Amino acid sequence: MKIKSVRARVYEWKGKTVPPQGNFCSNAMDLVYSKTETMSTFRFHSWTVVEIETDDGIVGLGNVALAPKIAKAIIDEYLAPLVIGQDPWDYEYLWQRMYRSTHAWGRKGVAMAAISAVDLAIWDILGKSVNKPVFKLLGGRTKEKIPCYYSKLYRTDLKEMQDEAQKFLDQGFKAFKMRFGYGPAHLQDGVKENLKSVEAVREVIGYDTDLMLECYMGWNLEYAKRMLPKLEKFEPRWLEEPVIADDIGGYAELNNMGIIPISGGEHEFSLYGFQQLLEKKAVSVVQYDTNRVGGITAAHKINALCEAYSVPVIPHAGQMHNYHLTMSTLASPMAEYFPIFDVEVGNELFWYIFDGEPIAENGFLQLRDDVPGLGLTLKADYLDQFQITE
Ligand SMILES: O=C(O)C(=O)C[C@@H](O)CO
Ligand SMILES: [Mg+2]
Repeated sequence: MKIKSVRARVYEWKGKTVPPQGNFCSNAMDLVYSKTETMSTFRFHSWTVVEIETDDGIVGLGNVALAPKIAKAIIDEYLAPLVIGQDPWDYEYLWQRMYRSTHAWGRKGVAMAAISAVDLAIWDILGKSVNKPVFKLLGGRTKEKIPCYYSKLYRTDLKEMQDEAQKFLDQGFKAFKMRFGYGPAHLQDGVKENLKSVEAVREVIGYDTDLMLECYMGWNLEYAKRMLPKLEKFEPRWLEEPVIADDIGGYAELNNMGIIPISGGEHEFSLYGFQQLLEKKAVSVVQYDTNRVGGITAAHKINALCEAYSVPVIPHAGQMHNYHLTMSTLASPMAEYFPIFDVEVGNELFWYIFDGEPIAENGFLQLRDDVPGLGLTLKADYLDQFQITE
């Protein structure tokens, strides 16, 4: 079997979007003076879909949501020529070709996300070629079904947050991730608002459920050190991305305070990136995203590393490309789950592009043994609301 073609298309959403309310999520831009909404650069309203076809007609699907137009250019210009004509079963060789040939500029960020999209499509082909789901090629079924956590609860009016939490508690979710709205730039008022929002959500979900707290790189080390003791009483399962991804020392200092487990990784890349995080004990939960970190080839290696360090892997964002990694290792106890909503930040946009994503039932997800590859097809229902660029 040989790879015959690589097609990367950018899906730009032109449909209705729900503008997020102010301060809906702290983020790295909060510390930079700006007259525009600080989260405006963190939108996922475009997505690049990669289709790789083999000479015997198998088509593998990959995807990338980080800087999708740039990712497409990297795939078209640099990565496609490296894999066309090659055997997809030589996936480690192909991964190394892509990684080493772009190493001068591509070891982290959008280039690694582009490599991930190609790698996902290759693994989809592998599963389809042997009529097995991808998780069966990685270690098989380690769970009867996958526990997942409800992930939204952007900072809005507290009553709205409580109603949202109640709605999904009633649907059987036993774990929730909420977003802080404030950070160092919002001074003491922001501290109070942050604490009020956690108290409000705990009031609804109680303490028999897991609560995770998301900062999305919006704090700094000094602020986080002040916040951790104030948050401890709410018994969070983890505090996510309190500082920017490059501040590995800050992560390690916060994690080693031992007050609240620190999580991160959705903005880290490659096996080596996670080797650093683990060696420095910088995180207590690893959260790579398989469509960023280097695809399934890289994520499978990181799973083994996390198993060796006894650090759980709970991949960022849910989505099928992550569920196969969670299903296939005991090192990954649960998955993130973005519910279907009107398009807002765009975390939910994949629901409008792909069919096959599992719907959470009572806080669990299921993958089928009889669906080969990643289990996704392209959705036709919303094509009129996307501008698609070849
Ligand atoms: O789901 C996450 O972990 C994210 O970081 C998503 C982002 O939109 C901030 O919530
Ligand atoms: Mg996050």
